[in-house]
Amino acid sequence: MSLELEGISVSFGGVHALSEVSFTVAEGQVCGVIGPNGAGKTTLFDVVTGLRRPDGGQVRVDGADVTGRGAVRRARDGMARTFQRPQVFGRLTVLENVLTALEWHGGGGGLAADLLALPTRRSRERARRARAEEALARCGIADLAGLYAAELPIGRRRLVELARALADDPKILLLDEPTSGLDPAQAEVFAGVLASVEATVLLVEHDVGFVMDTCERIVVLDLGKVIAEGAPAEVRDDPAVRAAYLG
Ligand SMILES: Nc1ncnc2c1ncn2[C@@H]1O[C@H](COP(=O)(O)OP(=O)(O)OP(=O)(O)O)[C@@H](O)[C@H]1O
Repeated sequence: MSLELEGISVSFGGVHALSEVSFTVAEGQVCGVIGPNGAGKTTLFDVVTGLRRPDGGQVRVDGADVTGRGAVRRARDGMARTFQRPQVFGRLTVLENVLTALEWHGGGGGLAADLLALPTRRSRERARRARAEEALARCGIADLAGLYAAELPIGRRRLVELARALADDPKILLLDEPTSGLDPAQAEVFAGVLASVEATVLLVEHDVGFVMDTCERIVVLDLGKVIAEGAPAEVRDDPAVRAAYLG
């Protein structure tokens, strides 16, 4: 699915967090958003995922206006995200964390449904478990399946969150600071996931080198405005980008 932003504006009091931000991520593309602190990256993410309604502008998915749809609806329509601070359920195991992403595919109906449809339910449960295990394997953390998420250091928690986002086969994947807290080996696993994922990906990242290496396209925000966009090499050589980063 393609993701299109047109004229997105958000203000907090007198602060223009985003001013007329427009860009498109083509289906299957991996697009990185970079920018100095306060550039508007998190606000942009919140608008795309439906956590914040913009003051103006439109978010479109495959041409359909989704600006008025909430975060849950967008998630059910195929949008998955990770957070700057990994949001995992500490008291669930790693496998259970990933299973939560698939919960809505089955279940419901209580005991009566259990008794009437036991075989179906069991096979659905097996299929969900297989999908969750596959997502863990893709993220290089299959061996952690039985551990409680609260026991894990931040890099691993981030990978659990990534596995949860991948498990439901998202059409659009939004990743907020995905490499923060990852060690080099974990960052490599993550880069491999990015290279193989079929979803359209938008990621916000502080590590500019990582974005240059892994994204096909980069959007640079500064003070709420798009100051450059294009292929990594074009963006790297852009004088406005250098000025924004060097201050
Ligand atoms: N809830 C809020 N209330 C008031 N101002 C806010 C709020 N959220 C963000 N801002 C302001 O909007 C601007 C953009 O913030 P945002 O967090 O989107 O930037 P960012 O690029 O994600 O920054 P960082 O890289 O530091 O996470 C900043 O000036 C910030 O202070």
